[in-house]
Amino acid sequence: YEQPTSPKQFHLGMFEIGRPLGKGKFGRVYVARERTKGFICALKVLHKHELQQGKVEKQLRREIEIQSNLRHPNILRLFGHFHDSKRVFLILEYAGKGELYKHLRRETKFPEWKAAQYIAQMAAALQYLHKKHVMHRDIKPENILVGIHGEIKISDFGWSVHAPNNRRNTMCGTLDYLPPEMIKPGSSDNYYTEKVDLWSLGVLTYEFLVGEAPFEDTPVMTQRKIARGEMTVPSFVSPEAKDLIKRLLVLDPEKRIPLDEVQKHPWIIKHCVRGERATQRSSGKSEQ
Ligand SMILES: Cc1cc(Cn2cc(-c3c(Cl)cnc4nc(-c5cn(C)nc5C)[nH]c34)cn2)no1
Repeated sequence: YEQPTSPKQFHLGMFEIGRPLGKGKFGRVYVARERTKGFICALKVLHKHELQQGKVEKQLRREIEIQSNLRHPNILRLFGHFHDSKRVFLILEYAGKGELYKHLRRETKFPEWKAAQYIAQMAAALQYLHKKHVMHRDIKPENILVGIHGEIKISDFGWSVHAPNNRRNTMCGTLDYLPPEMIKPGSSDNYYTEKVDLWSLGVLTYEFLVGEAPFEDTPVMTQRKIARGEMTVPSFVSPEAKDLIKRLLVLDPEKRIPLDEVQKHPWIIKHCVRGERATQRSSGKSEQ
C-alpha cells in the first residue's frame, strides 16, 4: 500500500479497527485499516486520564515529536496522531511479525547469526538516532518489534530525549538495562549522553545470546552489579561475541566501543557480510 498522504487531520472514522495486537501500561494497540486507501497500520490507543495519573503527558508529547520526524528501516514509523475527549491515538507502522521479546521468550535465546544481524540493525538505527542527537534510553527487547521480512524496528520512544540530558528522570520498569551513569546517585556531573544506548546495546546482545540479562538479580543486587560492571559471560558464547559485549559494557561511557566500530566488529562481519554463505547460514542450510 502507498503510505498515507499526510492530511492535516486524522480522525477515528478514517479507520476500520481490527483485532487487539497488544497492551501496554496506558492503553492498547489494534491493527487498523485506513478506509480510503486500505493502508494497514497499528493504532495505539492511550487513555487521557491514565496518562494524567501517570504524569506522562510530557513524555508522550516528546515521543510524538521525536518519532514522527524519524525515517529509518529499523525504527517504527509514527505517521500521525489525533485525540478525542478521552483518548489519544497514535497511527503507527504495522510490524508484521510482532513483538521481539515474545520471539525471544519462545526461542529462549537466539543463534549467534540471528543475534548478530539484529545487533547490526540496532547499531544502524542507533547511529541514525545519535546523529540527530536523540538518545533512546530505553533499549530492551520489549521495545523492539519485528517487520514482515524479519527486520527489527525500535519502537516506544517514550523515554527518548535530546542529548545531553542533565535532568534525572525516575525510570520505571526493569533496572536491567540501566547504565551505571544513570543509577550512580549524586555523581557530580550527573548528566549522561547518548552513550547510555551503547551500554543497553551490550545488555541486549548478552540477553539475545544467553536468554537472560547480564545483571539480572534482586533490584538491590542488580544496581550493585551494574555499578561495578560485574557479570560473567557463559562459555557457550563465542569469543568474538563475548569481546563485543565486553567492549559495550564498559563503566566509563567514553570508553564504550562507538557504533561505527560495532558495525565493523569481527562478530558482526562474520554473520552479516552480504555473501551467499551468510544468507545460506541464516536459512540454516549450511553448517551452523
Ligand atoms: C499500549 C501499548 C502496547 C504496546 C506493545 N505493542 C506494540 C504492538 C505493535 C505495534 Cl506498536 C506495531 N505493529 C505490531 N504488530 C504486532 C503484531 C503482529 N503480529 C503478527 N502479532 C503482533 C502482536 N504488534 C504490533 C502491539 N503491542 N506498546 O504500547
